[in-house]
Amino acid sequence: MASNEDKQSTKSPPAPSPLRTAKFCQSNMRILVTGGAGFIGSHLVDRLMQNEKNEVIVVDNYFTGSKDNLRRWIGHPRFELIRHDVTQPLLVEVDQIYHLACPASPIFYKHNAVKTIKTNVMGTLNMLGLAKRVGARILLTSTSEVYGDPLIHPQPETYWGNVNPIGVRSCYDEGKRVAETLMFDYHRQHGIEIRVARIFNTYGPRMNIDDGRVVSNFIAQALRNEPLTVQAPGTQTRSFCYVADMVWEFTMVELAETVKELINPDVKIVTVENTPDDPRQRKPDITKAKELLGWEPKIKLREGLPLMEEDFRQRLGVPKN
Ligand SMILES: NC(=O)c1ccc[n+]([C@@H]2O[C@H](COP(=O)([O-])OP(=O)(O)OC[C@H]3O[C@@H](n4cnc5c(N)ncnc54)[C@H](O)[C@@H]3O)[C@@H](O)[C@H]2O)c1
Ligand SMILES: O=C(O)[C@H]1O[C@H](OP(=O)(O)OP(=O)(O)OC[C@H]2O[C@@H](n3ccc(=O)[nH]c3=O)[C@H](O)[C@@H]2O)[C@H](O)[C@@H](O)[C@@H]1O
Repeated sequence: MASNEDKQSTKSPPAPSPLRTAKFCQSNMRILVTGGAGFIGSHLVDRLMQNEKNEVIVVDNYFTGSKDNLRRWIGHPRFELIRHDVTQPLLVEVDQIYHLACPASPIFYKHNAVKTIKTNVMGTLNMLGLAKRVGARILLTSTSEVYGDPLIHPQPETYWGNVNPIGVRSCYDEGKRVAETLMFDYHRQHGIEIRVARIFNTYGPRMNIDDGRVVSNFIAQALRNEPLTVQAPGTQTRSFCYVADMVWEFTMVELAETVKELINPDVKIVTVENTPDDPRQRKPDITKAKELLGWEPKIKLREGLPLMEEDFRQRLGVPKN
């Protein structure tokens, strides 16, 4: 977690929107969530909507998200949903911005690489411009991919990464690196209050069933009785984070074996070809998050996978025997 406390700003932040204190303003906090129809965004909206003082505006272009993820809130008086692409400017009056809009699964972000860069760069510029105009605090969901194929393990916030600038993943990882730079430059130059969260492989209910990421692939394959496709060599590691949490580091082979054991003992595990630039190991150093935010993981992989299994069973129509 990198925060603006790391670097002292030379400018004071812009004045908050007068709407925040206006008499006709019913709620205390108006919050914009970009990408709020996606997997993490919709869980965040659920959390924000629990506070009756919050009014939530979601903007999403539905590239990888869906209205279905927000169905419980559509029509709610404190909730608003706008079809909008963040590469275009947006004029709304808000107090806080959670900027998540960006395809996250490699198959989706590689699908239209130039659009992914535009979303990261122009989208983040637009949201920072908005934050500056209305004096809102802004959080960017960055990624462990900013470390590339890391040479330092586990990765602390101070590590600068080992990233291929011209590879097929660069639209995403370099895009997020520029987005982080923009955040810190707007902070230093304009005094914007910023937060940057470098999220590591998160899984849970509401992921797209055919999302292409490893946990959703393995669970959907186990439920469809298809072989679990471990991309070679299978010893590459990730630290999986339940949608509100973090767990231990696993190799892909270990993950496949856990899914097989928990979900479908009859399913086969096969090794398939990998994609270029796949990071060989990845694990966050969470010391700072523990010290500063008191944050630490609670849900273990063996507890989180069954919660996701239940959601996938319902959506795939595969009852439990
Ligand atoms: N899930 C993870 O493991 C993970 C890890 C690191 C970082 N992140 C980051 O968290 C955020 C959310 O990821 P997710 O897993 O929920 O992915 P997701 O694909 O489910 O959600 C992304 C949302 O952004 C929307 N979107 C994409 N491009 C847009 C655009 N140009 N304009 C408006 N909306 C747009 C999509 O339609 C979708 O609803 C992303 O910024 C991602 O980079 C996720
Ligand atoms: O979560 C993160 O921090 C970032 O990285 C992930 O990218 P990646 O780690 O490559 O995620 P997956 O596509 O789920 O792959 C994880 C590992 O599983 C392997 N894999 C994937 C799919 C599959 O069917 N089988 C398989 O073995 C891949 O080779 C890779 O080593 C996410 O997709 C990004 O959204 C995110 O920003």
